[in-house]
Amino acid sequence: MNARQIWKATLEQIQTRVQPSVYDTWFSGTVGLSFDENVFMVGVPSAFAKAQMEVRFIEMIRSLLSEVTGCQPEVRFVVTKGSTVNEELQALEQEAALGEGPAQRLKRAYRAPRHRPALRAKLDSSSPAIVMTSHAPSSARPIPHRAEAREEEQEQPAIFLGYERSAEEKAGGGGEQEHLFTPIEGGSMLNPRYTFDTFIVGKSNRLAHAASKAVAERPGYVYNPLFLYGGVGLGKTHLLHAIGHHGEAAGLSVLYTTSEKFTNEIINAIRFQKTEEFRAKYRQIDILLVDDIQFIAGKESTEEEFFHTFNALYDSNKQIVVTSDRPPKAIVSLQDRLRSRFEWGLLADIQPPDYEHRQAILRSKAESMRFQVPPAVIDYIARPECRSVRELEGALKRVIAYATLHQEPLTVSLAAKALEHIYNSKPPATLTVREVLEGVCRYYNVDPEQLRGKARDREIVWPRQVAMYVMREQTDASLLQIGAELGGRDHTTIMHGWEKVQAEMATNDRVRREIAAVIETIEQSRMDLRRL
Ligand SMILES: Nc1ncnc2c1ncn2[C@@H]1O[C@H](COP(=O)(O)OP(=O)(O)OP(=O)(O)O)[C@@H](O)[C@H]1O
Repeated sequence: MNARQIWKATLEQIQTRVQPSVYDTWFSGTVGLSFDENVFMVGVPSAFAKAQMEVRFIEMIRSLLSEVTGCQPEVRFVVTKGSTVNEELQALEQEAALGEGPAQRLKRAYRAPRHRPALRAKLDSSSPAIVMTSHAPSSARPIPHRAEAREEEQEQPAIFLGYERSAEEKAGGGGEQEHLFTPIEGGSMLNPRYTFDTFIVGKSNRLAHAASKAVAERPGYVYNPLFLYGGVGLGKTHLLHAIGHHGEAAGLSVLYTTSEKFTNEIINAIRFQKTEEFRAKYRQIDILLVDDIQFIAGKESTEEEFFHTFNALYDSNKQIVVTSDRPPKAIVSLQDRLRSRFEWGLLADIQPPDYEHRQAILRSKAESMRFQVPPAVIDYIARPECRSVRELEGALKRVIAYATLHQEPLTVSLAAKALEHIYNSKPPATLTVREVLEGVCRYYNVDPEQLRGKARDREIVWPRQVAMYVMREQTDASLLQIGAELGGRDHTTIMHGWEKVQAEMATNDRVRREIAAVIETIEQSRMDLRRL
């Protein structure tokens, strides 16, 4: 078999492992290019697709290629067509805006107009792609997640993983990749990421969380039905799925659906005279989870059927959990008998998170995406009030994508640039030379006067050069002004210091991390001062 045939055979296997839309989005434009000296080359249409291959799909591809070829080839991806940074950023933004995961897909697939297949395909992409680069821009550049960057990869735009983590952190990191191996047919519609473990509890959702946990532990016995309500993107579906996971782990029969899907099923059941099958399906469930129940209001036959399903399950002590964007009382055209049933159990609302809660959510999301986001950046993203955790996540993804695609370190000023039109605020003023001087001195524990003075010992010279570098990169000051702040040095000395640090950064990951940490210290103290 030649490379094309091998890849074709591999694609056939891949098709059975991933959802059709995942396949269409990421695999349909790929081609087997060559298979030499145990290296299998795959052509992909964009740098973004390459990144997805390298991070999301690599394990699956390796394993299937081994099955097809009978050996264990090294797999490499090359871009056969180019895509622009903007296209990639747009794709990431779209992902961030649309949310992710099976639940979101299910919900949106039922809402989306049928003539938007491309958009639907996009819904199947998940977290931002991750690749690496070793091009050094003039400022501290992101550290690649994997050290083994190859020459040919350096040509591609990169999505960066944050500052490199320690060996222990890496060892502890799980991955999302295993989810790709979950068979789709007959598989769970639950998003593997929506668990109680990944749900961050705060004042605004404590009751809903506690009630969901109680229901998950004793389904059918406490709070039946459980009615979760709250604004868009506040975690109702997340809790619904967490209950579902718990039930599945206990071996119970769990069914997650949306009210649109329920409605469509009923319409089809009536149309094709399959109402008995429909009833049988819904009545053998131990835990019924229905998202966005408000949409059944006013749909007579759906309400009727749901009423009977509800009664049948309730009478046999089966658990029912529903979510809605408002309490039953506010669902105007809902039949009274359904409204009163929803009110039998527990009504638990979820409110938008407060500032500390937003910070905690962002930290957890960054962690789950395996990015190290400096605290000052988390604080910045969390600062404005937000009505939806989905938006908050979107903002975080946008900042990460922006840093990655522009190959810049994650700093507050970068976050401000990335979120400028979303947060509707001007980026904060650039740092001042005074702030840099003070921050550098704090970081290295030296006195500003020593930096301004003539001392030539390494413990002073290096911080002084770092100050020159950061002042030149992160402030608007001229070489003359920088020189004046640093004890009246002339511009060639400043240039020399700047070059020295830049050269170190180009070859030394540790130095890059150090400079990023210095900048972070300065930005963090600015944020702290602003909060006082
Ligand atoms: N407390 C939380 N901790 C962690 N993640 C959260 C939390 N609340 C919401 N999220 C995340 O926010 C995103 C949106 O949540 P979810 O889809 O559950 O919202 P929703 O209330 O069902 O919104 P909608 O009304 O649009 O369906 C998800 O990625 C979810 O994981």
